[in-house]
Amino acid sequence: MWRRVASVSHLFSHSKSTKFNQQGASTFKIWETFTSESEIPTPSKGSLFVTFVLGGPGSGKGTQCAKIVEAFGFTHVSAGDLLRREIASGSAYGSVILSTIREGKIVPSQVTVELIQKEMESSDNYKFLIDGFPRSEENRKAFEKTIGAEPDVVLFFDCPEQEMVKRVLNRNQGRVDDNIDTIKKRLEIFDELNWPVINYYSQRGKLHKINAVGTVDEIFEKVRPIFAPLSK
Ligand SMILES: Nc1ncnc2c1ncn2[C@@H]1O[C@H](COP(=O)(O)OP(=O)(O)O)[C@@H](O)[C@H]1O
Ligand SMILES: Nc1ccn([C@@H]2O[C@H](COP(=O)(O)OP(=O)(O)O)[C@@H](O)[C@H]2O)c(=O)n1
Ligand SMILES: [Mg+2]
Repeated sequence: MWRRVASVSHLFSHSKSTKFNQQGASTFKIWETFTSESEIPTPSKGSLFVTFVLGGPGSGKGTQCAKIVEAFGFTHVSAGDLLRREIASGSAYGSVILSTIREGKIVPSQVTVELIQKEMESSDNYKFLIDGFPRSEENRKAFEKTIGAEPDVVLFFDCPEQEMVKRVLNRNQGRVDDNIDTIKKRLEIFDELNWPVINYYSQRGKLHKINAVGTVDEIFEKVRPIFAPLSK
């Protein structure tokens, strides 16, 4: 059973990240050969399991996260939702976050990582889906530094731009960034800042690239085997 502790960094230092720090080379080797379901190591119950969920705007990250939560009992931590909640709460950072989101830019990592950290600390779960994060190398390094951990799995929902634009314009959630001007900017930022992160995890053998075109259920059937060892 996962124990709630005072700080996430403390929590990470007693979990899987310790394994990474002490046995980095051999642990990475496991993930480099991570090509089929049978080669996925079964995480021990109670040890922290972090999944980063990447993909452009409208690629279906949030939709697939809901399915993963239902099937595998993860806690869903959406960076965008946390930032929107911060705006709604009237926090001191609210107006800066709002203008950053409206411009399709990336909020400074310190703000986002702090919100993610608080969310993780307030959960008793040990399996986390961090959705829409890291969106830049700055995000990635800030998480590593503050939380002191690496993700166990990185999902990347690969979707053509035209399809992403269509989905975002039909999303209908009243978001300030779901308009054609902001989407264009978000796609530019995605190309510039997110690809280095995707390449980083690809080189480390952690990336699971999933073709995000198809029905929600078809896509989930490609996601399911990745987490199958967790349900054992
Ligand atoms: N496979 C799919 N096919 C068509 N529409 C989808 C699919 N997956 C999600 N959507 C819809 O596209 C929009 C964006 O999905 P969402 O999960 O919010 O993406 P993201 O979190 O990556 O921006 C939503 O309106 C959602 O209902
Ligand atoms: N790591 C993150 C995630 C989101 N954001 C901001 O929040 C916006 C919405 O993020 P989101 O993840 O909810 O967007 P979708 O990809 O789900 O459409 C982004 O365009 C950024 O402006 C950020 O600055 N840093
Ligand atoms: Mg989303």
